[in-house]
Amino acid sequence: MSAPTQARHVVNFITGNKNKLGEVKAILEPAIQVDNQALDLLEIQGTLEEVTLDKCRRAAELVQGPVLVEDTCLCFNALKGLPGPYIKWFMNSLGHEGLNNLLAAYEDKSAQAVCTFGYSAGPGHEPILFQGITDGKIVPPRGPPNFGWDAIFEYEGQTYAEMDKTEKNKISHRGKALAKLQDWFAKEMTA
Ligand SMILES: O=c1nc[nH]c2c1ncn2[C@H]1C[C@H](O)[C@@H](COP(=O)(O)OP(=O)(O)OP(=O)(O)O)O1
Ligand SMILES: [Mg+2]
Repeated sequence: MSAPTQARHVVNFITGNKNKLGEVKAILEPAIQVDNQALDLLEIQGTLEEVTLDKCRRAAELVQGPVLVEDTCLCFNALKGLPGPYIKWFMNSLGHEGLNNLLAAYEDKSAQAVCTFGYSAGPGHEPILFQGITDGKIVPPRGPPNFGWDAIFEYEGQTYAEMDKTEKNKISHRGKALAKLQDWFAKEMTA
């Protein structure tokens, strides 16, 4: 017998990042209710998928229940995908200007924003991954500096920071990944 439909409309999104939480709520609610626990999860080194799989397993163990986690990477093509999953530490240390300077020696300023969500039904349940990728390029900052590297990631002439939120969510790495998650949840509910 399947679980009550009600239970499938709620996810427990484990993140300490308020901006991520805001976007995920804006995209998923009201169809899927997004609860939040701001837990600091250890993040391993590895591929984008390995980082999210491990983060998701840890989160499920920690809360002893179903969880949603997400890891965001910013991959510079000239740097063979780096900083990738380590973007947080690069961003915190170097800032927008330093990130631009990393590409000074290269013609190619193209980058990929990659979002990988992991959903686990609980401890011992293998996480399911949903990934979204948006191609753009790294530019000197434009727009409000409110969310990470939004001001230096340009997509079709506008930086993420210059877009209004609904615009960003339509074309963003996070929006694309969540579209896959929504499809999966919709299928689960009719299965
Ligand atoms: O759409 C975005 N636009 C601009 N910047 C972004 C975006 N999404 C994540 N970011 C930043 C936050 C962090 O500096 C790094 C990802 O690191 P990441 O480990 O995934 O995020 P986090 O540690 O802040 O939150 P969490 O508790 O979910 O791990 O890129
Ligand atoms: Mg993190």
